[in-house]
Amino acid sequence: MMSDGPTTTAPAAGTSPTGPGTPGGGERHAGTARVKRGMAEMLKGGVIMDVVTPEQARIAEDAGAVAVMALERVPADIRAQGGVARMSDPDMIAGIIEAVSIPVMAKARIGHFVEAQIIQSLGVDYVDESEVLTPADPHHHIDKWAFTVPFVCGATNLGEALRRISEGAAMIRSKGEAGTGEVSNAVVHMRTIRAEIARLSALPPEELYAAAKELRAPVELVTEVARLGHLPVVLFTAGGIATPADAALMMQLGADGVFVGSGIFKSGDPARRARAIVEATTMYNDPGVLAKVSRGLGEAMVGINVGELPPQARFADRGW
Ligand SMILES: O=C(CO)[C@H](O)[C@H](O)COP(=O)(O)O
Repeated sequence: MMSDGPTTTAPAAGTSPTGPGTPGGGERHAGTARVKRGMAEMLKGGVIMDVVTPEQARIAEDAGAVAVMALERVPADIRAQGGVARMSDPDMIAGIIEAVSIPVMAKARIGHFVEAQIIQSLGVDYVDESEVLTPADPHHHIDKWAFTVPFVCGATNLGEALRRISEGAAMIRSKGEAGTGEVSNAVVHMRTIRAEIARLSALPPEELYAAAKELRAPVELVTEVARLGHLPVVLFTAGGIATPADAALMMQLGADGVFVGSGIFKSGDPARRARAIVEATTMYNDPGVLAKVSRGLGEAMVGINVGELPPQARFADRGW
């Protein structure tokens, strides 16, 4: 599914007014919050796969991915090769859009609103303002209300998720530690976000003001989450998911869906592993199916233990 492309030109960051109707921001331009969030709802229960070429995008679609994410290099290669990681070549993104019929997402650097404008102009379905790329702005994330295209952003805790939603994100993914093939940080971030939501829901209304201050998030949004018992947008998981069992673990912990990057295309048999992860994400509560799809998958990505990463190598600490 390719969007019709942008119907408005993104204004310069910070120039758009705040409109009514949405906590922490407003419904502006052609892409309303309801439409943007609804697009993400349609991906629930599915797997979104990182791809760097049209061939990989076709493998992902054939395996049952609900969307693909175009990026320059998968996170494991970004770690291994180092250097500055930027948005993909527009030719590559256009080639991926041509190659598949499922939604196409593409990554922009944190705070790099011009990369996001370019990606929007290509007609992608979603922009990921991603910590996996080298951040462009150490102080400001993109004003996502200024765009027609919806955005997904990463978060390690509830406050971070709410700050991204207040900036206009229409989908949140727990960050995990991308490119490691190690699921522990994804687990910690998902458990943290869900525990913090449960705590909010148990608070009396008069304590939500102090909670908002602690979370550094707008009180209207905090009150909405306390009332709903979940985020007002879908909560996917990402970073370090490398096996069907990892994907099912994250679904059982409450994820609405799964992003997988390095775990598929750095494995011995990407097509087979991709199919197995899709099946495990759908049948996450059925150990018999999980055992079946986990058999004979060939080599998993080698991976890195998150505990051995030096602080400067942690992608999850990028963003605030
Ligand atoms: O950044 C992402 C989501 O936007 C990647 O899809 C995800 O984090 C990939 O991580 P990994 O390579 O560990 O699967």
